Amino acid sequence: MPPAPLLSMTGINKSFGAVVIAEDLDLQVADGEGLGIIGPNGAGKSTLFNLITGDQPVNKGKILLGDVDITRTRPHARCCAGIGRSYQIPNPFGQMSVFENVLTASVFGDAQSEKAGAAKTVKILELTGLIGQANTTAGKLTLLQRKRLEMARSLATSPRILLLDEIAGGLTEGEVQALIGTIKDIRRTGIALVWIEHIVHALLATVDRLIVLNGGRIIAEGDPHEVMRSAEVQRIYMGVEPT
Ligand SMILES: Nc1ncnc2c1ncn2[C@@H]1O[C@H](COP(=O)(O)OP(=O)(O)OP(=O)(O)O)[C@@H](O)[C@H]1O
Repeated sequence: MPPAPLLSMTGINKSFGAVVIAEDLDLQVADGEGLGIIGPNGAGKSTLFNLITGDQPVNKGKILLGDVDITRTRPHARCCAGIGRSYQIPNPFGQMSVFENVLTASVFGDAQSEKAGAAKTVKILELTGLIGQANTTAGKLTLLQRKRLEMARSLATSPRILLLDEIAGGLTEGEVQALIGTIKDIRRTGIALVWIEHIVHALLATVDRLIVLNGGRIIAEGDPHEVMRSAEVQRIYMGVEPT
């Protein structure tokens, strides 16, 4: 029997009035797996993350982390249970240093003492390529560095699964490549990854499986390169008409 998934969403329904985000949606993520999610603008990708983190409630369905039912638990409890998340728009404590931002996440999101949290912060800043900016005020970082800090703050809460929401958006191609390298390093630590991204080649370089969301349903799923070759995905996602 295959091992139980790390994250399991079953029979999920969510809508905002007439806008359907999820319709009897099932989604599972294995321990250590890298999953990419694409879909047209407004398909409900960020809302899906909100359902996982508890920022938004599901209308119907069940969410398990391991064998624990987290469907109705509050966001901070889900964070402590092992769900880490980056937001599309980084929002660090702008007046605090990079080190203080990550330390705060470690102390309050992972119940670390300040001493243990500081040691952990150094490791995370090394992993995320920010050790050289440890004493820089967060508000003065470049966009790439802010994205790195967004990941570092999530990692400081010791997630079992990391949700990245369009972390590569707005970066130059060179910066995207640098970020891919860091995300591969993060994956090597064994954390499961779910990455929503419009920059498809970044996903193709990083994830094991790709799903395409549209109209509240998963319309394609599987090997990332095969999914991108599918005629339906090309039509819906890239507007390519069949010849
Ligand atoms: N709190 C809310 N109340 C009402 N409607 C909402 C709410 N949050 C999101 N929506 C609507 O749900 C739809 C999906 O939004 P969402 O941000 O999840 O899409 P997305 O796939 O992440 O889009 P993008 O790729 O542009 O980031 C949109 O039509 C949005 O306006």
